[in-house]
Amino acid sequence: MAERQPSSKWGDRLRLFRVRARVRCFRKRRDDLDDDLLTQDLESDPKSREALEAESSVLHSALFLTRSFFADPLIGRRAICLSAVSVILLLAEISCFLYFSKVQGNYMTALQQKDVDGFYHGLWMVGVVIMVISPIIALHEYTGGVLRMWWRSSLTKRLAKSYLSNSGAGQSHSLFYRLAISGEIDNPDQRICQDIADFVDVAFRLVQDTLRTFLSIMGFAGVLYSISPMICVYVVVYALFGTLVSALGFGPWIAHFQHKRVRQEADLRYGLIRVRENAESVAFFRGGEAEWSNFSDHFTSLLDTIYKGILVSSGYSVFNRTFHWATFAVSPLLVGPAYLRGEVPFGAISQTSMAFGSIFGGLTLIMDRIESLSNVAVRIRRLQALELALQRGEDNVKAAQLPGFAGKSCIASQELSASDPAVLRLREVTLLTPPRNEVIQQTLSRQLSLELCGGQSLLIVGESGIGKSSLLRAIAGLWSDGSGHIDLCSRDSVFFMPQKPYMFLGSLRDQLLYPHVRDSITTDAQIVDALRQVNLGSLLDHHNLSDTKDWASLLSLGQQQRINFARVLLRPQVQLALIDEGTSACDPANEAQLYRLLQQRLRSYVSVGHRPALQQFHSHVLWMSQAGQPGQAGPVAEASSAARQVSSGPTSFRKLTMAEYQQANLSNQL
Ligand SMILES: Nc1ncnc2c1ncn2[C@@H]1O[C@H](COP(=O)(O)OP(=O)(O)OP(=O)(O)O)[C@@H](O)[C@H]1O
Repeated sequence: MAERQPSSKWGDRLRLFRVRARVRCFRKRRDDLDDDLLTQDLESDPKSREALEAESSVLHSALFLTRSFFADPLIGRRAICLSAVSVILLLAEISCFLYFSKVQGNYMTALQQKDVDGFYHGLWMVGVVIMVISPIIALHEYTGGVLRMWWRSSLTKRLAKSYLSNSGAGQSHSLFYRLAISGEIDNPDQRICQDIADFVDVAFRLVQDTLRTFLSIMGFAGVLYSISPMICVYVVVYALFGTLVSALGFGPWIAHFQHKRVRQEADLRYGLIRVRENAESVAFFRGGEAEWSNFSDHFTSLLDTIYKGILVSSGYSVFNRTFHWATFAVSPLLVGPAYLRGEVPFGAISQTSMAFGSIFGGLTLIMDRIESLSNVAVRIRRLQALELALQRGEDNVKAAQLPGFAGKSCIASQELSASDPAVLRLREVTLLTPPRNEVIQQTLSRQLSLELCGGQSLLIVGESGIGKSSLLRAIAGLWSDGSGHIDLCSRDSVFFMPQKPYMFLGSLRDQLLYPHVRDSITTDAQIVDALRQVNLGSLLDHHNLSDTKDWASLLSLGQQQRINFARVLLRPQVQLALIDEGTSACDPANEAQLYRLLQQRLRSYVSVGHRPALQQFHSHVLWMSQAGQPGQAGPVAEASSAARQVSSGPTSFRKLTMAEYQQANLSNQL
């Protein structure tokens, strides 16, 4: 990919103007949730999204992140009070420091005039100032630390809660899932854990230093002005010159390489995380070499960026150091002649040096902190991108709940009443794949309608990649792009069983109770019984129910799938199970046993699977195929005049009774 260089001033202005227009447009759109067309347009336009994330001003985002802290209903008020205390302590510290410079000046003058009393009095005053200032500094540090901790806690809790929440009525709108499938945000975990910590730390110190600098400049400028107004003007001009040259000349380059470096480091780590997560597959493929070459390419690019960053930093350091050292000559040069002419006392030289150092240090703060500033700007952009993505997700959830939006612009979901004979009803469901950057959305089903009553079970079959699992995801509420209605019995009574079950980090008991790991009603005897029913009783020969182990790597996939079935047995409220190749890793005897248990235990279930043996455990079959391909769609039409054709479009559907299905002799196509 071409490397983005800092652009020209006019280019920047034009871009800024366009971005501001887009941000205004985005805010307006966000406020108009019921304007579904606009919301959809924004959602499906990756360019507007990227532009928004990358270019709405860093300052604006930083202010937003700060404002949200002080507006936090839990600790916002306390934070404001503590901030006020912190500022008062800072004022006290600076006042002491100003007084100290005066004491030092008097003491030096007394020394030069051989005034013994003045000298000892000066020394005594130095001791007093130190005794007063020390507890003030300690208290100021303490309040600063507590404020930083509160800020981090508020930001982390807010983003993590929004990221992990299951908002939305009916449909499951877990934002962590939506972000994962859309590929919109890389490494949200790193952003929540590390970027927030770095941002809060650097931003807090910057705010603190800026405030300290501002107050010091005001105080010491007064001191310098009282010695000589001209000296004061010289110092300010000198420091401003250095700040402008470094901020405009070096700043954009340092920020550019810093940004690139953070992104490349995240990519590098992500590659290694993927190897760890897929260690077995990589090892089977003997893919170490391929992974190493991939890692090596990424690492070389990272080193290249670091090297270019070093060149820029070196140039910046030369300028910065030279400029700083020059001040040692400039300070005496300014006040020395006045002392020699007898216009100022000797102590004014040390007082000027101190004031000069403070004002210069303050004005060159940006110069000194340019790397931290670039670093924090990168973190702010990443946090802002996450914040925007989460906000968009929440807005979409709200929009999906507006009357008229659900059903037309996204799949609506409703809970069926307990008296309804159906446990699942699909009405004219058109299902799309989720929006993803640079990927065109596919239509997986068009106008699909079907009904599953209590006591019925449905097997979904069809060629690989046709959309069987996706349909199950839509029924489970994970995917909702498209239109139509999916009504099903209460969400708590639906159990989703993926091909690779999730193994919780906890004990064997927790695995079986997941997600209700705090459930204290289910007894150990019931858990053991469930394990025995799914032929996992032998696990107890080697493990205790309370053993906390890495179950995902200890148990085979078939055993994990049986654990998932045992979970259903322990949840009496479950009425409908959605099984996505949930027995694919089990042997035929175990598979038959698991389905027999389901038939005894549940009202209904829907399975996706390829094995012909599954047919005997289902009352109905839904065959998904590409329309217009006679080899697949033809036999169904011929075989089942009784079966209702429920779709038109790219994919066709037939809901057949098992007898019709077998009569059509389609089993050989499974
Ligand atoms: N997260 C995703 N984002 C976008 N498209 C996806 C996503 N997951 C799957 N798809 C696409 O949706 C289509 C249907 O996938 P799905 O997993 O539903 O097929 P399937 O019929 O279950 O296949 P198989 O029998 O091989 O498991 C595929 O073309 C796939 O590329």
